[in-house]
Order: sequence, then structure tokens, then C-alpha cells
Amino acid sequence: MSAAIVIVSFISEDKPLQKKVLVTGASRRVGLHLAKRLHQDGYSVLAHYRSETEGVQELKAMGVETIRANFDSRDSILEFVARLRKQYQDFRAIIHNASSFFPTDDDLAQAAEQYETFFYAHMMAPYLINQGLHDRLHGDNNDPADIIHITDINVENPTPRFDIYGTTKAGLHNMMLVLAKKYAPDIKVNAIAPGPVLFTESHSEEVRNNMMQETPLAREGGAEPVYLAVKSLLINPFLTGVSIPVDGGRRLSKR
Ligand SMILES: NC(=O)C1=CN([C@@H]2O[C@H](COP(=O)(O)OP(=O)(O)OC[C@H]3O[C@@H](n4cnc5c(N)ncnc54)[C@H](OP(=O)(O)O)[C@@H]3O)[C@@H](O)[C@H]2O)C=CC1
Ligand SMILES: Nc1nc2c(c(=O)[nH]1)N=C([C@H](O)[C@@H](O)CO)CN2
Repeated sequence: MSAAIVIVSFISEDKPLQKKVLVTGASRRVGLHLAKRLHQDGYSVLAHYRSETEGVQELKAMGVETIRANFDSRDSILEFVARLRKQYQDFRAIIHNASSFFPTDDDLAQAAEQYETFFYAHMMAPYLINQGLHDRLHGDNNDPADIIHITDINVENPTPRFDIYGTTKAGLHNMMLVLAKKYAPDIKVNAIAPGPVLFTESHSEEVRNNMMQETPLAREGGAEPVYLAVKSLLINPFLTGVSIPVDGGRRLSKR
């Protein structure tokens, strides 16, 4: 056998392709951090994004596989699932991080449009991706695979100004509970409920200070605590139907 064929056969006989960890909304902030840290910890990450950001370029430069989709309609989500099934055989985990966030518009027609936006991103996309890929999810060493929903601590104590956002995040929380029952014992389904982890430019100094006064640990958490919670779920084979609040205790004191 020639040297070239030997080399090719050696490469092709290397360990089987690693199972993918799909992270949605990985173009910026928490999702980008999750994708980077999972890659650094040796997982084979498939980073989903909508906007081509600098973060996406960083992921590509790190050798992280990326896939683009906008979860803005039933058809776009179904097309994304079909593409995933065509291109990938095996997944280790799916992390639903993609999310929109803005207050409800006073105009009813605008609020209706917002409802669709939130519903597609927070409920239809996670459900269709889970249901469309659950047979491709496989754990390691006979342990269950993972689905993780990134929700919000406010699912049980919502903020009126963000009522549609909160309603659809509550739906994502309930979906975690039902799928934990539906997909057992092959798949664990859990949630991470962040609190004040990363402010946005829309948060004034006053709003930030008020939030910190309502937060027992009195700090903006950052993205790393969310990753540490993700990691703890991935390595624990006996957790399902659980929601981990990553909020510095804010849920205890928020009005
Ligand atoms: N930041 C915080 O303090 C808190 C965050 N959370 C939750 O944690 C998660 C991460 O938060 P954070 O990083 O701040 O989120 P961001 O709002 O900063 O980013 C959300 C990501 O989702 C993507 N996305 C939004 N809509 C769609 C869509 N229709 N199709 C595809 N992708 C979409 C965005 O893509 P694009 O780049 O195109 O905008 C972006 O990559 C979210 O689920 C959020 O709800 C909960 C409570 C507090
Ligand atoms: N998709 C997003 N969801 C949420 C965000 C965000 O920036 N994007 N931010 C919050 C909080 O207001 C946070 O910024 C402070 O607690 C909630 N959800």
C-alpha cells in the first residue's frame, strides 16, 4: 500500500467524528462565551448564529464549526432542522440560548409582531430543533445526552413591561419539564435561568444600581457563571427537569 494511501487510511481510521454540541445564538455575549468555553474544554461545538459578527469570525478562526439561520418563521426553523439532519449524524448536546429581548410595544399591532418574534425564538425553534434531532442525541459512556434551555429567573416572577418576553420564556421553562419526561432515559433536559449576568446598553446607571441593590451578591454575574452551570449539567448524569438560577440571589428579593 503506497504511503499516501496509508496516511489517508490512518486519518480516516482515527477516532469517530466527535458528537456535536449545538449552541444557538452564539454570535455575541453569553452564547459566544459558551461556544468558546465548550471548544476550549474539548467539546466539538457547532455554533449557530444569525448575524455575521466579529464573534462569529473569532469562532471560525478558532476552528469552531458554525451554521447560520434566522429563527423568524416556521419554514426557516424547519429548513434549519432539515439541514442539521442532512449534515450531522450525532449530537452530544443542544443548548438553546438564542433569544430576543425588548419591552412590549403599546401599539397592539406592534405587540402582535413582537409576540411572533418571541414565540419563534423562545418556543418554536427550541421545540422543533429538539423534536427534529432527539433521535440524533447520544450521551457518552451509556450516560444520557443533554438538552439545555436558557430561560430567565423571571419566569415565575415576571416583569410587566416585558410580559410577552416573559410569557414565552415561561413556555420554554415548561417545555423543559415536559421534554425531561418525554425524552427520558436517553436524554436529560434541564434549564439555566440567568439573572443579571450581562447588562445591555439600554440599562441606565440607575437601573443597574437598582438591580444590584436587589441582588444579594450585588454584582453583574458575567457569562462565565452561565458556562459553569452548563458544564455542571453536562457532567452530571442524574439531573433532569432541573432549572438552575444563575442570578446572584436576585430571585429572592426581586419585587
Ligand atoms: N443578559 C442577561 O443578563 C440575561 C440573559 N438571559 C438569557 O440568557 C441568554 C443569553 O443572553 P444574552 O447573551 O444577553 O443574549 P443576547 O440578546 O445578547 O443574544 C441573543 C442571541 O440570540 C440570537 N437571536 C436572537 N433572535 C434570533 C432569531 N430570531 N434567530 C436566530 N438567532 C437569534 C442573537 O443573534 P444576533 O447576533 O443576530 O442578534 C444573539 O446571538 C438568552 O437566552 C437570554 O434570554 C436571561 C436573563 C438575563
Ligand atoms: N436575549 C436576552 N434576554 C435577556 C437579556 C438580554 O440582554 N438578552 N437581558 C436581561 C436582563 O435585563 C439583564 O440584562 C439584567 O438582568 C433579561 N433577558
